[in-house]
Amino acid sequence: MEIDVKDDETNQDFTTREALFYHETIRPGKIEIIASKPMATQRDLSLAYSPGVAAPVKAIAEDPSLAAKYTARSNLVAVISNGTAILGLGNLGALASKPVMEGKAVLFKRFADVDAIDLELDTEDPRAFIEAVALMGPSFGGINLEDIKAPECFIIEQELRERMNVPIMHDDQHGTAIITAAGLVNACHLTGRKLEDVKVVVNGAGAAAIACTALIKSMGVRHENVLMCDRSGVIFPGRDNVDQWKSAHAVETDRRTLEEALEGADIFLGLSAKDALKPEWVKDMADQPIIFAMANPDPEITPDAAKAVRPDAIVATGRSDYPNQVNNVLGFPFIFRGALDVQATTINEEMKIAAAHAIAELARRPVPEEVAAAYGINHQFGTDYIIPAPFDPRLIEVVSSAVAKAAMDSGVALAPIEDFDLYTHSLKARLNPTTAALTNIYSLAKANPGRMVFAEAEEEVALRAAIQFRDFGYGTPILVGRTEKVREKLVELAVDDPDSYIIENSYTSQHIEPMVEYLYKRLQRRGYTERDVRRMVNQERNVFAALLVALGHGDGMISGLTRTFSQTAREIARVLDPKPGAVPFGVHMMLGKNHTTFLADTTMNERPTARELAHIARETAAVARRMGHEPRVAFLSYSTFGNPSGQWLENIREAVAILDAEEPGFEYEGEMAPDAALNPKVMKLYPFSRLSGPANVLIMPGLQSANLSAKLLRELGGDATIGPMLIGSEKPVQIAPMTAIAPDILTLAVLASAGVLG
Ligand SMILES: NC(=O)C1=CN([C@@H]2O[C@H](COP(=O)(O)OP(=O)(O)OC[C@H]3O[C@@H](n4cnc5c(N)ncnc54)[C@H](OP(=O)(O)O)[C@@H]3O)[C@@H](O)[C@H]2O)C=CC1
Ligand SMILES: CC(=O)C(=O)O
Ligand SMILES: [Mg+2]
Repeated sequence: MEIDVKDDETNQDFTTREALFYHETIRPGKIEIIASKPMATQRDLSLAYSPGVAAPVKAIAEDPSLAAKYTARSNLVAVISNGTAILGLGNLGALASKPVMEGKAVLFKRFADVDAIDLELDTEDPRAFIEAVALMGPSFGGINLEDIKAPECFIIEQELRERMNVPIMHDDQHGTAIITAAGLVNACHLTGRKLEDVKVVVNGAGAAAIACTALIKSMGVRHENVLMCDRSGVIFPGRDNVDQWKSAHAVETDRRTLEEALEGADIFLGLSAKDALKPEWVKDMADQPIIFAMANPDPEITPDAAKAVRPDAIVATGRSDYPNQVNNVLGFPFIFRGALDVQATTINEEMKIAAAHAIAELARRPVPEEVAAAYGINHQFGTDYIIPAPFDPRLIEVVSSAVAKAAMDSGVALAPIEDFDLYTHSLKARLNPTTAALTNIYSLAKANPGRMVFAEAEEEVALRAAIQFRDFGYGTPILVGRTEKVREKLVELAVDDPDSYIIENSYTSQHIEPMVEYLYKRLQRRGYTERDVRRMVNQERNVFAALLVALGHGDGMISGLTRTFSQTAREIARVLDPKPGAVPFGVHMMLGKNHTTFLADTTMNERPTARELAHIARETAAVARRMGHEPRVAFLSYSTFGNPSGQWLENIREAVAILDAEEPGFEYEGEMAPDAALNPKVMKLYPFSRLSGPANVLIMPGLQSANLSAKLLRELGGDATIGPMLIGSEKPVQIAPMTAIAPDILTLAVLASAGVLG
């Protein structure tokens, strides 16, 4: 379907068009399945499939518990919906719920390394639903039910819990309840309230509302202090249209409407629909009212509207673009992680309450500096930070281990953990901090939008990246190319308003004369006449683009698609210098499943001297730190600590000695071969080594080995690669590989614009 840009509703952070584009690009949707074992040779095939596969088949037939050992089941959760209550959008059917369920699957993976697959069942009949899920029991280690409306969700969950022997959780009920309870505990703590005393109004009487109410009551809130409303108003005994689940929360009262219910209330819990809470009703709530407007995607009231009438309110929503995101994403990944890790047979009340307390307690702890810097979490406990942010890397450790422990203590863990410290550590290691750091860098770029010169805007790949750079709010692209050609391409790519883009043509630009003057001054004693310089300005796009930056018409530039790296670098160097005292060099960042490794210098210095090696190590360590990694630097060689000896080791040793004299504030070691730097078993052979773990910054002895390694790893190793990233030029300049695609160029442009590359 073509996107109707006229109907391009703007949310706070993005437009409908951007959201659709996000789902459409790279490959449709948000998930793919990747094999976890080699599958290259005939032998691999024989082992993975017939005949080798018969061995685990027979083993599991004999002992079903072995499925956890020989299949992916024990880390596999199904996210199952029938689309009858998709967020707060209502019953839009099974198929339409797929983007949400794919999204939940991705969050499982991203936040807790749980493999998840979405299943959309085309039925509103609870019986059919139950049968379908129960029959799939052998497939999954856990079942996350999602976006199924009340009251069917209660029947479905209860029966499946009785029939199946794996953790089952209807996330909208219990995930939401756990996070809401955690947020409420903290909001009450901040306002000096006790759960036993608070007066609560719950708006909504569906899956989420009923479970939240039940949980907070089990934690101390008094039944008679909670008024629940649905579309017909307050639920009281004997009211029409009240089923058994709603009636459990009916209270004798003469209040009939939400407005009446809110008079003097301490807390509003909205689990209903957009705009259900009118600002004028908030006025009559108690002092320092607590307002959780959790309907998605649009809350019952926006924080701005609530604060306008009640500046003393603590406000939370389900969204990530306001402070205090009370959303079940803080719960389900970590709850299932803990449950799966001990092979829990269920998710019981003890596990839920443990999760709620762990989340609440985490928000009250100070955010460590490195977490704040790398993840952009700059709040400390207070009215705008009552609940941790989903990106907080401590969540997996704290919540999953609390859930695992509660499962063990309550006797539902089939595989109790013996060494809990080791377990907590292994939880942390499941997350790769780069993903979070990149997310933070992207928001940093958005907060300080720059002007990025795209030197090769006639190239479709560069132009697509430039369009996204602007559409996603990272800044203003300045497009270098022939005006008509670039304009035509913009039209072809269906941008909203091609004339709103800045196009700089090197033949007609108004900046040509000052450019010629500037460059002639630089080059007149290097064998160039003014005519040579003018020709260069007109004809060499990299020179022209770099001049735009040098003269202040852009903040940085990106190029590299049409010339080799070295030629592009040479052209730019005619205009821009390195930073004072810096040696420009290149870094490749290799992103593996659970590791990130920085390789340098992969682009510039053929035979770095000892001083240059030390400089490259220092600067690459700084880049690693800005990306959220504590650097462990290895100076690589064919030799490990003098074995074998050779004539090329001296400058590496001298580089290490230079750092020794400086005490640079990070771990470094060398000379060493890659296995001694990366393989813990080999590292044990060198107990005197100063590296406390496998190296994550590899300083290569020369350009040959560096560039070869980076390219070999990219082509054969399977790691995603970012780079080369150019470090050390006076202005942010990035040179993409000639084979780059639009997302690669966009990433480099954003990294340059955010100023994190140094
Ligand atoms: N922040 C978070 O983490 C989460 C938020 N939610 C949000 O909670 C909401 C409900 O979801 P869920 O419980 O799964 O859905 P359900 O369909 O089970 O329940 C919806 C409930 O909302 C009530 N409702 C709808 N509109 C209004 C209104 N204007 N005034 C009062 N009540 C209203 C319905 O009333 P009636 O019974 O009369 O039809 C029903 O009781 C959604 O907006 C969802 O996005 C849900 C889960 C997690
Ligand atoms: C967050 C969520 O699960 C919902 O709004 O339905
Ligand atoms: Mg949901």
